[in-house]
Amino acid sequence: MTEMIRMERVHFSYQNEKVLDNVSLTLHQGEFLALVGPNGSGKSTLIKLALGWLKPQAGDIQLMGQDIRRFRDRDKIGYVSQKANSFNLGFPATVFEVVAAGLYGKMGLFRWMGRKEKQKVYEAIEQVGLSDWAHRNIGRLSGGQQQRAFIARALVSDPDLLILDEPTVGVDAESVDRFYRLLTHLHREKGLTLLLVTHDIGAVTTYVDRIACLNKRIFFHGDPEEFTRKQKEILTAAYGHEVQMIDHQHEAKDEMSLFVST
Ligand SMILES: Nc1ncnc2c1ncn2[C@@H]1O[C@H](COP(=O)(O)OP(=O)(O)OP(=O)(O)O)[C@@H](O)[C@H]1O
Repeated sequence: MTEMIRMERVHFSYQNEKVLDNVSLTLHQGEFLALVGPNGSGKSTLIKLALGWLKPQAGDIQLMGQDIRRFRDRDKIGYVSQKANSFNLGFPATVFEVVAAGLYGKMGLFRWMGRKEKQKVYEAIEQVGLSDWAHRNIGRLSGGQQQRAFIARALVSDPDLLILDEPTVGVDAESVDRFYRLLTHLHREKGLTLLLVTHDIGAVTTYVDRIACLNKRIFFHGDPEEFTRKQKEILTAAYGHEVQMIDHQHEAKDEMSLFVST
């Protein structure tokens, strides 16, 4: 089975703060992996290393069988950040324009969009169920709809691997359910490999086929059944205290302020 991401004995520090300590993790083609761990445990850092935005001080990273330093197929990897924070929602752009921006890397910013490209954009918008909103300003959509628009933007270049960093933060419970259904569809029907960073441990075990628990080092990497059986020990070890599962309605509400302010 092809390895989409392979990290071996990776060490990473910001200045003097050690964030990842001897982390080895493999994501195979076709897997749906959830990466969980407490705040500040290094999840986003691990993602940034996998995307090549940060370089490890030690260890090896391979993407799709190639050393990350020589990896050139960037558009095979789609990325959805914690929220649309990389995008100014006040900016007057339609869903179509936001999604089309996902193609610019491939075709160059100033090249005119041909019929084929436009069709790709509409297909990506349809995949996430936003066809009726394609020409609506992104700022006028709900949080859940915006989130789906950003997923469409990541999908438009036909990636083989989609990485999502806490995309459900601040999204209402109904949109979270819809989001998981969309990911399950992309995973099962389209064969997309998925890496999802989330705090939503309760819900995620239902949907994913692998879970990794990180806090500087990997405390668990295995299937959800084993994780559920050993959950108490794993989470107590990784979080340093017992963890109470909260349903996502609570979580979404509690984290609403985070969504707005960061
Ligand atoms: N650019 C940076 N410079 C210095 N320290 C950083 C930087 N980014 C993150 N850190 C620190 O590294 C540690 C890991 O951060 P990271 O964002 O990877 O964790 P996380 O697991 O994604 O957290 P959260 O769940 O809260 O988003 C934290 O202590 C954080 O403060």
